[in-house]
Amino acid sequence: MTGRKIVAHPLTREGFAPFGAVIDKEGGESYPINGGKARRFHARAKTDVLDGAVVLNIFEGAPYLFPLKLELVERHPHGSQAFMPLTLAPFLVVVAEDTPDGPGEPRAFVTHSGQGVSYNRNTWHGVLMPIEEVQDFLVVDYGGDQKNLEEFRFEQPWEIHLPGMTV
Ligand SMILES: NC(=O)N[C@@H](O)C(=O)O
Ligand code: NI
Repeated sequence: MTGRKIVAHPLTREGFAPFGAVIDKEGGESYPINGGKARRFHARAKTDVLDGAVVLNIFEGAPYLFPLKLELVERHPHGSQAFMPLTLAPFLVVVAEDTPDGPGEPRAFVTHSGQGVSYNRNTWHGVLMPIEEVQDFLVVDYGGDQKNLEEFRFEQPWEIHLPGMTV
């Protein structure tokens, strides 16, 4: 592959903060509820929709091979989009800042088991990309009749490598 190379990094709240929120039990405030029989962990992921409703669905994603050829990113002008895995395998998260010429250089992150993400509304991101196995996700995003998908195809693909890959 001759695309421009990007190496994915472990997902962190700080690294992902410009693009949305990391959903996991670590790094946020938590406190006991229900008389101590449960604990509430705050991820601070905000849902945000315009001209529609917030809906919850299940996505079943097939795994991708690496190094991955990233040719396209997308964004949703009418809603944030959250992906919470229903199994403990990692998945790849790709985001890019917006520039006057479209998305900038993508940033790639690998989740650790049990982490999810919420993309802010209108944030450039790669599609759902499991790494090792078919994976189900709870997805929280926009439901309505507005066109909610904008795609950007890179003139030259990016080559995404997982951390520790030798090639
Ligand atoms: N198309 C669709 O619902 N999924 C994408 O938005 C995605 O981010 O995977
Ligand atoms: Ni999306």
